[in-house]
Amino acid sequence: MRLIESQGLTKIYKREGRWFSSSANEAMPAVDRVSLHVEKGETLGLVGESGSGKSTLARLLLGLEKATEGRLLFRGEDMTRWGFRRLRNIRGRMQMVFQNSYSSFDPLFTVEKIVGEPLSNYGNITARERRRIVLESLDMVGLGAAYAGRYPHELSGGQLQRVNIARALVLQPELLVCDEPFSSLDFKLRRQILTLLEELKRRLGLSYLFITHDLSAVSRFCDRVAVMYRGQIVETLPGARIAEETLHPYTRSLLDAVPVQDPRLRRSKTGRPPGEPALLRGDNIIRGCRFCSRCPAAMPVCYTVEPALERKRPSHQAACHLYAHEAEGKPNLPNC
Ligand SMILES: Nc1ncnc2c1ncn2[C@@H]1O[C@H](COP(=O)(O)OP(=O)(O)OP(=O)(O)O)[C@@H](O)[C@H]1O
Repeated sequence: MRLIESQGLTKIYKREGRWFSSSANEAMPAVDRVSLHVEKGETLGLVGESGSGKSTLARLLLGLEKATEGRLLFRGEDMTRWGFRRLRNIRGRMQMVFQNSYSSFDPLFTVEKIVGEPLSNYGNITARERRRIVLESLDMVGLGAAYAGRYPHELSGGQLQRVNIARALVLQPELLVCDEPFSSLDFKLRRQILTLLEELKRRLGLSYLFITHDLSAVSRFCDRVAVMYRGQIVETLPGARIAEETLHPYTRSLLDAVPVQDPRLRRSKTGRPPGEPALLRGDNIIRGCRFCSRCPAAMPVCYTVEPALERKRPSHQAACHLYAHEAEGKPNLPNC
């Protein structure tokens, strides 16, 4: 069952009167016609370079930002038609685990107050009940009751991230959106947090939208992965097979650029895909593929026709002209 689904979701941020702009109002789609879903119990990875629109898409899915266009469905129902109260209830079912734990906490709040904060926003419960839920939540992330009275500066990076997860759990969510959940953690702590998230998924039947730059975590942890480039989803495929089966040249370049523990993933000298993203400006959005200016396999058609995200293999979609005429996803190289 589809827990949450976006259909043609678009977010345009207006930029007012930049001196080098050809028009006073420059519009740039941070998220551009994205149709994506998360199944109940699924972990969907979302990867892409910095600025590709991952966090904006997550905020749109959680209702933290308003979409410029498109529809959002929860369990198949169109949320755009819902009233305030119903939307508010559903938002409690979808929680975010933020990237930088320390700066996302008020340094003057105890762990108990931090973890219990969402309960104050969403319902009327007694102090006793609130404490019970907070301690249960702390226990689920491996922190005992002794941590409840501590302050953020008394905790390590790994403990702060556990507090972050405990806070996201108090409203008994169905979907957790983890935005770079271990960007500030070392390798050992990453493994611990990943193991904790896996355990919680099993125990609580959670679904995850897992935003990360860590492609080795994607292959281990994600059932499916969606690759984002310049506001669009360019490929979706099973997470465990990303290294072997990716079709899109952009995903391949991300894999080549990754600094890895996983020996299947190749290391590049630059640490990022080659080239620069093509400029997107207001009405001058390039007509063809967004990746064509950086793509080593670009063909003439790539500069003029935007490739649609299409099924290339079972459970595998890609938006790339290379595979336009090949049912089994073999590249259509002769025209390159
Ligand atoms: N509030 C905002 N106002 C204007 N532009 C914004 C805003 N938020 C994001 N953007 C722009 O939208 C684009 C996508 O940003 P976003 O943060 O979603 O990317 P990202 O893939 O999550 O990046 P990162 O991996 O660095 O977090 C960027 O060009 C960014 O500058």
